[in-house]
Order: sequence, then structure tokens, then C-alpha cells
Amino acid sequence: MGKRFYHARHFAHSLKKRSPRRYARVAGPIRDGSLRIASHSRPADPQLAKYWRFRRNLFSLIDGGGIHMTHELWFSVTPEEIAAFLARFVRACLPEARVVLDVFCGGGGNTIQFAKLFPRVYGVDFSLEHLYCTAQNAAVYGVDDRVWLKYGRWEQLSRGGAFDAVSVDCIFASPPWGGPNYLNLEVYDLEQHLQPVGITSLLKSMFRLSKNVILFLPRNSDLKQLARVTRELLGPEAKCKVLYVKMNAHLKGLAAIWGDALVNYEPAPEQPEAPPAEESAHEPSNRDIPASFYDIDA
Ligand SMILES: C[S@@+](CC[C@H](N)C(=O)[O-])C[C@H]1O[C@@H](n2cnc3c(N)ncnc32)[C@H](O)[C@@H]1O
Repeated sequence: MGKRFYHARHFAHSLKKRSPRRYARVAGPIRDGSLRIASHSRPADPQLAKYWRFRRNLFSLIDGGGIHMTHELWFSVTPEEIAAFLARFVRACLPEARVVLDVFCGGGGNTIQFAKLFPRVYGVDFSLEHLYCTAQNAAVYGVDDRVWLKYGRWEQLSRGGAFDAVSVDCIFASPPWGGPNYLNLEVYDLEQHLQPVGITSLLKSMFRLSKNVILFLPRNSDLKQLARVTRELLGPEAKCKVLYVKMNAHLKGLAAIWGDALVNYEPAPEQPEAPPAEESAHEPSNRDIPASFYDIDA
């Protein structure tokens, strides 16, 4: 893997050795353990109270004391149930896939769930603290041996060809939505509001590496823009599939999906009986995709 990526298991050690100046920026929280979440103590910031109440939705293993988060990650980690669903969905659609790239990996909510089902997962983030959290959290879930991390701004990494030598089977990204104000908008403009770049640039940078792309987007995203950008970048016949992702009956966001194998996938009708015994947990079939997640607008 060379020196281009940090193996999650040795993240802090490798960062210190290869880039002491970068390490110095996170040395404090690494040494004093201030990013470690003591699950039973409510955070001092009242803004976080609501997120803390639902902390086990973010990481079911949070009570074990090994989960790490920054203030920002309380708001932005993908809830585990959703991340697990998306990983199972990709696994069911792309049974041969080996490599997933999680751009904007944050605290590893998605990276971890992908790493449970795929042998190699790359996580990218421009926050060293977040990469450190991903590495720590991946260790809690016992998947840090499958996770490789890259520090930097996605726009620059992509322009510089940082992943050109990697054969990526699928790209997932949960880009920043620009704070909770997105809910005040009737329609979320994917060119204006999405960060760090608009949807056209973001998708261009991703389609260079893989035709299979999933973006986790605000629930009020402009679907017309999705249709337009799909045709502009992939041709007049191309399709984007949109899954409305719900948790406990609440609409949490949209998964916008590109790539034939992902778009044309149909879940089998729900089957009441248990799956056959020989079906391993690591080889999900379409029975693993709960139909309730499907509310498709193709
Ligand atoms: C919504 S969070 C992702 C949460 C993640 N999926 C999880 O479950 O933990 C977005 C992340 O994007 C990172 N980010 C923002 N702009 C970035 C950029 N230009 N390049 C790389 N990472 C960026 C932030 O540091 C943040 O961790």
C-alpha cells in the first residue's frame, strides 16, 4: 500500500512517524483522550443533549467506552442502522466487489459497516481528528485491519489522482450538508448548498474512479437536479435511483445511486420464513434488504 494511505490499525503511530507536523495537531486529544466518549456522561453542551440521548443509534457499541467523536461528529455520523443497510445493499448488488471508497468518512459510521462486509475500505477526510476517530471506532468494531485512511481535501486529492491507482468497486459519500439550516429550505439546491463542491463537480470526480456511486443527501434535495446531472454526465438514457432512507419511520435522507448493478437491483418480495441455514452473515442476499427502505423514484 506504500506510504500513500494510513492503515487504520497504525494510524496514530504512522502519522507521528511520517508527518510529525500533522501529528502535532492531534497529539493533544490523542494523549489526553478527550475525543473518547464516556457514554453515560451527558455532554456539557446542551446542543448535544438530543444527540446524546440517541447515541446508541450512532454506535451500538458506544457503551464500551472505546468510541471517539468530535463535537461535529455528534451531528454528522450516519446512524448505524442506516450505514449497515447501505453496506448490505451494496454487498447484495455487487457480490464480487472488494474495494469501497468512503469519501468524507467522518467518524467511520459508514466505513465500519462497509468494512464488515468488504475486505478493503478506504476512508478520506480533511480532519485529522476525524480520521483518528474512524481508526479508533473501526478498532472497537474489530475491522481496523480492513480500513485504510487518506488525509486531505477530496477536491484536491481527486485532482491530484490520489486514488487513480486503486481499483475502486463502489464509492460512497455522505458530504456535508451545510448545517441544520438545510431543513428550512423548501428545496435543497445540490449545486449551491452541498459542500465542498456542487453535485456536478462531486460526481465528475467520482465517476472517474467508479461507475457505482452512492451519495447520502438531504431529504429535500432537488430531484430534478439529480435527473439533470445524471443525463449530463452519463448520457440521455442514464438513470439515478433514489432511495428514501427512513429510521423509526422518520425520513433521514436520500440515497442517490448510480451504476447499473445498483440501479437495476430489485429486492425479492419479503419472505416471512427464516433464511436457509447455509446463508452466511457475510454473504447477504436480496432478502437482507428490508422492503420498508424502498420508496423508489427512479
Ligand atoms: C457528514 S460527515 C460524514 C459522516 C460519516 N459518513 C460518518 O458516518 O461518520 C462529513 C465529513 O466530511 C469531512 N469533510 C468536509 N469537507 C471535506 C473535504 N473537502 N474533503 C474531505 N473531507 C471533508 C468532514 O470533516 C466530516 O468529517
